[in-house]
Amino acid sequence: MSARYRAAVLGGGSWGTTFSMVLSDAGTEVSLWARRPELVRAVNERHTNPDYLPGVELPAGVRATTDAAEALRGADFVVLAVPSQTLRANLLDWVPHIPAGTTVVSLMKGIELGTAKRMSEVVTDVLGVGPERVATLTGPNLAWEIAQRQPAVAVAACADQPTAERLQQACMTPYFRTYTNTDLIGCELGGAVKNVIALAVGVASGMGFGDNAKAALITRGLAETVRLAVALGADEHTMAGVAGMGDLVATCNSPLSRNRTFGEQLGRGHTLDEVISTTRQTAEGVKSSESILQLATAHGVEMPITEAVVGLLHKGLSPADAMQALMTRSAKPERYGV
Ligand SMILES: NC(=O)C1=CN([C@@H]2O[C@H](COP(=O)(O)OP(=O)(O)OC[C@H]3O[C@@H](n4cnc5c(N)ncnc54)[C@H](O)[C@@H]3O)[C@@H](O)[C@H]2O)C=CC1
Ligand SMILES: O=C(CO)COP(=O)(O)O
Repeated sequence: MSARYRAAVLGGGSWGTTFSMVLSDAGTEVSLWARRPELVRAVNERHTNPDYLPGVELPAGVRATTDAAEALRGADFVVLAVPSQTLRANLLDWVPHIPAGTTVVSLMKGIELGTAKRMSEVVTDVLGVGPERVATLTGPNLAWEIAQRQPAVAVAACADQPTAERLQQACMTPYFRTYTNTDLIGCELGGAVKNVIALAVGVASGMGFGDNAKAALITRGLAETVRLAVALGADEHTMAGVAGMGDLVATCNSPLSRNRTFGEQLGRGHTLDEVISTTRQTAEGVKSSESILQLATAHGVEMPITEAVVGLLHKGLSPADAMQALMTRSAKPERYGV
């Protein structure tokens, strides 16, 4: 019997709520923080999150609160599930209540605008915790499928192997199989960059292109992800695993992906403002694409697909222009990695 841990999950959206269910099913005690009292009441009284997971029955062990101090009391793990661009401000509010010695786990797949920092770096900036206490949990984990307890794998990544193993134990269930990895940088980058590639795949699909175009974007997207990851100190093998190729394939193929769906709307000819106004949930790649391109430029890494996505989202390029820019690049040998 593994140790019984206590986790505070901060963020009651689709993944924070679903991961609370995984933790609870794994025997971990869960306190879920959400902003809205009516959502907290629905979780506590009806065991449901009607806004994000309609029709899903949550385990009775998932208890919710609007009080972050209450959620955080005695937590072995602080699990972060808010949008990447609000994390720094959220953490500043929560700092006084975060227990000493807790492990901070990011579920988030974005890069901060302006600083171009990974989520673990934002955590370190604000909380000053050491590398043995910052982790991520990532992989091909479309929330809706996991909320149905469909089989999935994930990776618990931390520079410190024993911490990764404790996180693995805290969220391992018969339907959710977690591996460990000490390459935190690679695992975080895999999760963030795949959202940008999924936007590109969505655009291609919205323009009416088929599986060849999709495969081209996935494979060349993986190649540019590896280049960036290696330049930032990651292990290139991470990108062949769950946090890299695994998440890329799931997200680029799934109609459940918010990033892919966002791109598809653009590819069909909707404007950025129109798509933003109809997207209620977090599509991290929209903002993170700029931070990722900033990282690539700073490290002299070529990321043509990311550049095309930034051009499309933020510089007025049309889908047709973006696709043409990719297809008319100079001829070169195929290379994977550096
Ligand atoms: N949904 C999924 O399938 C998966 C999502 N992720 C990642 O998890 C992270 C969270 O995503 P989701 O839960 O899916 O997003 P979501 O859009 O479903 O929920 C976001 C949550 O953050 C809250 N929120 C929004 N603005 C806030 C603010 N200023 N301060 C505090 N809370 C705020 C919302 O009320 C909501 O509860 C993202 O980084 C996403 O990439 C990772 C794996 C799977
Ligand atoms: O990260 C995810 C699946 O692993 C979810 O992707 P979206 O944010 O595009 O829905």
